[in-house]
Amino acid sequence: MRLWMIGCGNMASAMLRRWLESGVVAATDVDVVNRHDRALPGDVRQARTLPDGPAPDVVVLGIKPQQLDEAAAVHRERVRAAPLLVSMLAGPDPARLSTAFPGPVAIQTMPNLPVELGRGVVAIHAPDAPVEARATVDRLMAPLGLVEWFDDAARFAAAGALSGCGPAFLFRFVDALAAGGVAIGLDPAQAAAVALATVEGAAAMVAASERSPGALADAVASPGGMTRAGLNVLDEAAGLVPLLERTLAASAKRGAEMAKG
Ligand SMILES: NC(=O)C1=CN([C@@H]2O[C@H](COP(=O)(O)OP(=O)(O)OC[C@H]3O[C@@H](n4cnc5c(N)ncnc54)[C@H](OP(=O)(O)O)[C@@H]3O)[C@@H](O)[C@H]2O)C=CC1
Ligand SMILES: O=C(O)[C@@H]1CCC=N1
Repeated sequence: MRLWMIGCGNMASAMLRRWLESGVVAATDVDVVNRHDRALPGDVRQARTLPDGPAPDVVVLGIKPQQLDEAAAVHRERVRAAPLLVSMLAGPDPARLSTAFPGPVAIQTMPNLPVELGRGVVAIHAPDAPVEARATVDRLMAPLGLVEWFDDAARFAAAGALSGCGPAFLFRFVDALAAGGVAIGLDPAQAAAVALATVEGAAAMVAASERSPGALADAVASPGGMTRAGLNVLDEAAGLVPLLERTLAASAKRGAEMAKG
């Protein structure tokens, strides 16, 4: 599959790395436009302008949302002949993408960073996309992890707040678990190592298990034991669930503001 990538920073290069590793895209079939050269997976070609020659199968948009109009002013005419525009920008919906880049079928996506390992989530919103466009997008996204289409814009936005931002929340949780370990007497380096290994093992276990996270928590917590004493704190009325409800609500609110432009 031939790609042009307009903007290839943290998120787009995570996707590119997995696309190259999985073989769904060959390095020689990719042209990246960034404002400055940066280290890219597979040493793919990069330049300040899109290449001459025929349009690719897919144009991937990996710039920041606030850079959309500026990038469109420069690249709109070259992109017009491409069949598909796949955006990872938080905010602009397919209609706004098509206004910026008329021509291709516009697909709004929200990936997350673990796509780099093929263990990410890609939420997709393109309710009017024809079947052939959806099939191409499915083929491109399949190696990245869980791929979920949301025809409903509100559900797509909610999923994006959860999966797009979620890795950062989990990274914070790892740090917070380590900080808790330090507070009860561990040295910081050991606390960081123990916290990360605990989260990694527990995440792998819940992914592999047929039991729910709640059932697994009960399996850890002996009646009247240490874990139950800790869970009682997390399960307080002002504990973990309301904290994450507020966290996701804040991300979703900011996403809605960004969608308005
Ligand atoms: N980071 C994440 O986890 C996620 C990010 N996203 C979305 O991905 C997008 C990119 O985010 P992220 O990768 O973190 O940001 P980065 O800043 O790392 O990447 C943006 C890239 O776009 C390039 N760029 C900026 N303006 C232009 C332009 N006019 N023409 C060509 N290239 C340009 C930048 O190049 P230079 O540095 O040279 O200016 C940079 O390489 C955002 O829209 C964000 O909403 C979505 C889900 C998750
Ligand atoms: O923080 C952001 O706006 C982007 C979208 C989701 C993750 N990073």
